[in-house]
Amino acid sequence: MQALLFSHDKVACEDYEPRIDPVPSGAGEDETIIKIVRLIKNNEPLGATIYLNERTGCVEIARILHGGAAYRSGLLSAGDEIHEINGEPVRGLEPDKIVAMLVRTFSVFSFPCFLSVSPNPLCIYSKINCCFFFQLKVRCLFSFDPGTDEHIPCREAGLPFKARRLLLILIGTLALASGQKCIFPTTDDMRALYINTGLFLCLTYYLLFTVIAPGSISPCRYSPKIPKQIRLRKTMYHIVQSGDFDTDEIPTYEEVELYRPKQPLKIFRPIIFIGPPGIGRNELKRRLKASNPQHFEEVVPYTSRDKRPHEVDGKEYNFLTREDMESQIIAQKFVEYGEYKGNLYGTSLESIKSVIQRNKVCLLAPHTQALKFIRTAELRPYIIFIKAPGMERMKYTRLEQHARATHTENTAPFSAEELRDIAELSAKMEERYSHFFDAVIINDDLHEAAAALIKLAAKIEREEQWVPIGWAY
Ligand SMILES: Nc1ncnc2c1ncn2[C@@H]1O[C@H](COP(=O)(O)OP(=O)(O)OP(=O)(O)O)[C@@H](O)[C@H]1O
Repeated sequence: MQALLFSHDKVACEDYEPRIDPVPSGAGEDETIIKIVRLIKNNEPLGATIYLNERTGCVEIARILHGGAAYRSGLLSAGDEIHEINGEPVRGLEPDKIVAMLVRTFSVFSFPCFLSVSPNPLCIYSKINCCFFFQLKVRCLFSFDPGTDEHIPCREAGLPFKARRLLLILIGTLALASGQKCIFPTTDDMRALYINTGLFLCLTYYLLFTVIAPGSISPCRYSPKIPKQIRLRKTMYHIVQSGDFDTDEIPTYEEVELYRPKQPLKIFRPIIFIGPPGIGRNELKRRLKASNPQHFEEVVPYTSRDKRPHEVDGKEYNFLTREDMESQIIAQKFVEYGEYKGNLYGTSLESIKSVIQRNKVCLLAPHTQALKFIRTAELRPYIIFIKAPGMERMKYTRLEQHARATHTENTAPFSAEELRDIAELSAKMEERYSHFFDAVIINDDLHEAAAALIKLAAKIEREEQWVPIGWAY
């Protein structure tokens, strides 16, 4: 209404031309051309960063962000000197103070500034709305080092982070970042910085971050490359490639919310064991189940092979005809499946759901590719990565126990070479998939790893956790 009346008055007075303020007192007498520009914007940032030129003592435009308001106006360019803000001279002021002048008012305020471009001085008026309007809690799905990003407009203002770091992002409409340091009002854990979108987009918003919780996972570097398949033992069956992750999927950020398990808990998050074959996922799963057999339940897989005399349908396997299994596979009822010696094997989504519906903690050790189907708001899995210890410990613990592969025809204990393969694959899986992991257990000493797992399983049922948005029901 105020704007309407304002416009009405302007029209009534036939006041159509922009009112140009007097030339600021700081303008040198030798300036020959003065361009005066009025830049009126809505709730978007100016799209430019500033810095203090220590040699000249002038505050200058450091960068113009592609696509931002300043860029679209075509009136500003890097190197422009800012002389005044709201009629107040800014020469010699620290960039922090300049921003403080701007952020003191958290409602709409005008931000006229005088910029001079050598040799042609330029006067810019802009109206900037400076109030926060959007808040986002996200988990970073990749690690980011601004120093190595060619696309970031201001590396010094980039926020470095590791995969799985949680961030609170306050998206404001104005913040000007200096070339050297953050000039948003900051606290120790709050910074105005750029983030990498992972999509090579230039952000037109400036983001105010505060780290809300450290990631529980050890640091790792995100690489979009899929690790090369290294030599593996023959496993029970090979996962069909259609279930593979899309290799062109680039993990970026995942919005999260806090999940507080309401006691008494009735719906339990399934526990998913991920790790290289042979690392001990099934051994740990068995030990967890043995700790409370009434509470934990393993998923019974399906097979198209003939039932053996000692087997009970629904105990070792659910037996189906090959035709039935094939039609269910086509109907996408299996989270993973494969063929071994002419028979189909697989884990159905329904059998996971049925364990959850019976108020049990479902235990599952699928192939990593199955995560694509399992990691949903409906199942809300808690994913534990079973990680290999260092090579020396691998050899010591496994060779001493004569540990051997369980899902293979080879009954010989692991060779040193096989153990090395497991350790190498463990490292590559962690690098590639760590953004999916809720926790990591290093399977060094088996008793200690099992004890840590039992403790963790109890914690999952009691303690609050950050989960993807929509999971905290
Ligand atoms: N920490 C450990 N120390 C010694 N032996 C271990 C340890 N963890 C597991 N093992 C042994 O390693 C062998 C392989 O373990 P397990 O079958 O659980 O691996 P897995 O990850 O389930 O792989 P697969 O799918 O091939 O069975 C088993 O003999 C197991 O007892």
